[in-house]
Amino acid sequence: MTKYRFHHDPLHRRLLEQAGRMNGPDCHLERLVAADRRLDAFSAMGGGVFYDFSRQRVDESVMDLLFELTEAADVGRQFAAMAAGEKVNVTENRAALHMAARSFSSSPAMVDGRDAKAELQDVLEQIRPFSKAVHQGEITGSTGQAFSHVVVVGIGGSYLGTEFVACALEAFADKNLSLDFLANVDIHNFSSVWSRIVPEKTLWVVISKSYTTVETMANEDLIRRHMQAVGLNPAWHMVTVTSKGSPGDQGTGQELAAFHMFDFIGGRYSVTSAVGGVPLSLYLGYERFERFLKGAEEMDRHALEAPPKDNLPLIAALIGVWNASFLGYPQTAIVPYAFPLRKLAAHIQQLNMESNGKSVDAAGNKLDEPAGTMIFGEPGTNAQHSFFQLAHQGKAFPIDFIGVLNPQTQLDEGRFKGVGHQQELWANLLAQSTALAMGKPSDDPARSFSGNRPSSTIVVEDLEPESVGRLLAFYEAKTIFEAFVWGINPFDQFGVELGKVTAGKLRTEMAARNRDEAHDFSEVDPINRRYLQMLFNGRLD
Ligand SMILES: O=P(O)(O)OC[C@H]1O[C@](O)(CO)[C@@H](O)[C@@H]1O
Repeated sequence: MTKYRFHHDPLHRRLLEQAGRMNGPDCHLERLVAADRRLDAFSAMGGGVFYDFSRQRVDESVMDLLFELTEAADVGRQFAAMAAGEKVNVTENRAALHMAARSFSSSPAMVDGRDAKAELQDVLEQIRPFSKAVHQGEITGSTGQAFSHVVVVGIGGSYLGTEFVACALEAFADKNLSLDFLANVDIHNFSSVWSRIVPEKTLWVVISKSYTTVETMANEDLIRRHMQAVGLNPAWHMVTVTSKGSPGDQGTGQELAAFHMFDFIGGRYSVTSAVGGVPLSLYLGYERFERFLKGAEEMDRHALEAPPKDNLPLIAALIGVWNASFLGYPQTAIVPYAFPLRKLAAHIQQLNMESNGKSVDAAGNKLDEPAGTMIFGEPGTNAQHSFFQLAHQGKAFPIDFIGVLNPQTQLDEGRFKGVGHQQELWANLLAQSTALAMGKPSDDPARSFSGNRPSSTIVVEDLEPESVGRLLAFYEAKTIFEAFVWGINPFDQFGVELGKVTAGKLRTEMAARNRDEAHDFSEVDPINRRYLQMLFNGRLD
């Protein structure tokens, strides 16, 4: 069997031909959505989610070819192999077992002779009593005061997923405990956090799989300095979440607690491991974190078991590849019509772009064109007042609308113009996806709407912890299915290394100047030399 290569598969040419047809006047979305039973035929329900792709620029011929592509790329087998613990991260010779972190079934997940699931369960059993002891004031800071502030110290996957979930479930949070994020090495991030916390009552959760990420290590060092400066022993205000054997694993032996993460879960897939487990159990209570895990598990089971034509994340992935590689849309926006989901796009940005922003396939063959999609987004209705002008009359881009039927709050919504706030929100969500698809001609070109702008609508019944877990797992599976169709490895991220190495060289020059004022940056290229001079002079001239 010849090795699958996305751009060389016969289906690729046939799909390009379909894209040409789809760009013709007979296939304007206004016509596609008018077809009989359009929504029934172009929607799916599963894993506690409703997925409507009736306003995507596809018809049955396109979908049939995309499902054939699923077979050609052997997507189902690869996804099952990943779930079984095979080393699908071929460039790093690692498994990708983020789903094992929320699997409550008894079946093991063996990796190199170890049961990964048992190791993950052990960490959960460590988190549960720890978070309870902090809530009950049995574990306190070094002055005996209960903790009232938790600060996550981490960057990328070591905080983005947690920030998304914490924001989504803020309504359920323990009001006696605030949660902040110290990710950026920019001193303004630290100063902002430091201004809001009470050091004696603060627990710093240092999260770094490698324990070598400079931003996180610099912040950890700064925390220790400032805690010591106010007479506190930082070790009694710090827990670590890191991989076994990392520089942080030994710890100082004094940390309040040390929790493990593992090399078989990548950072951007780690929010259901201790990376999210420690801060979210402190902020929301362990039981709600577990409910979040159960929602994710429900979508995992759907992604693993549903046949392709009923499989929500697989369908979404096929449409993602169709839009990016055949209809030529380089971006996709994620627009949740739900204020609690306002941090979702930032997490999916890393999840999807760090996974699929690749130019070679898993076998090392250069792709004819890079894989991946640029992700951005803001919640609706806000997005209507920022980038929807371009969405309607500028360069078209697909949108994932996300709707929630029942809000978290029972507050009186009033009846402005005869409707409550949630109804007003939905009127806008449906209006936007409709207007983008249908358009509206006008004799005045400035007031003409071309329409034919694709979108999907993803609906959950509520924003309980389970639903947030479902959405998370939906986007993780979608990302991975997309990668398997493109034939790439979604689990490595070598693209982040060059910047780090280059920063290291400049850091060395700066440190030399800090030691010796006569150091003149003569070894630095002229452009960067000018910037170093501006920085050390504090002046533009
Ligand atoms: O958890 P660590 O090792 O500090 O890495 C932080 C982040 O940096 C990256 O390695 C690169 O962005 C991410 O994959 C990861 O989530």
